[in-house]
Amino acid sequence: MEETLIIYRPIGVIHSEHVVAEQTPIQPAYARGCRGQAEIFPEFAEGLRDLEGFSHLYLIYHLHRVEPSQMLVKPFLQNAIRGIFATRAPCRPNAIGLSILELLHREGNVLYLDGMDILDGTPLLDIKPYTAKFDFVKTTRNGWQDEVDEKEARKLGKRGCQK
Ligand SMILES: C[S@@+](CC[C@H](N)C(=O)[O-])C[C@H]1O[C@@H](n2cnc3c(N)ncnc32)[C@H](O)[C@@H]1O
Repeated sequence: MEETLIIYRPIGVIHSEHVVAEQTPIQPAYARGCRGQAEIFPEFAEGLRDLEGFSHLYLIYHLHRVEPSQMLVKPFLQNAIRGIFATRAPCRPNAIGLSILELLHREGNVLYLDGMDILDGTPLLDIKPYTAKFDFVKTTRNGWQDEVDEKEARKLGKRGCQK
């Protein structure tokens, strides 16, 4: 198959207090109280209309400071080797990050968000509203994560976000 190169143009930039990858929380679930902003470039600002009705947003972004990709990784929360696609590790073939953040409020083209697990200066590719109507799944299998002690995960996963 012919290789296709896909180019995306950022719609904005993420501002957060995180500047060191190793001190950044590993997921929004462990970053409650860690706030930041998504600044949307003026040419896309009109597209923010009606967003305030949603409590949570998916941010889709380019992990611009990521290490080269690996197919097998040791997840942060477990001492075992797993396939990259069975983890949320950043060193993926396409460096796409996905976080569900709480929308606190909007001021013009700036979204104020809680639950930041994203480095400052990260290019933002897209925003989609999280809606329980489409996205909430009541019963799930959680793979190897069911082997991880949740109390320990919360303690470790917060890293620099000690709010
Ligand atoms: C485990 S990843 C999860 C990111 C996202 N919630 C996901 O599931 O795709 C979170 C880690 O990615 C790293 N990270 C965050 N922003 C990054 C960026 N712009 N470039 C490279 N690494 C980044 C930080 O070390 C952070 O702790």
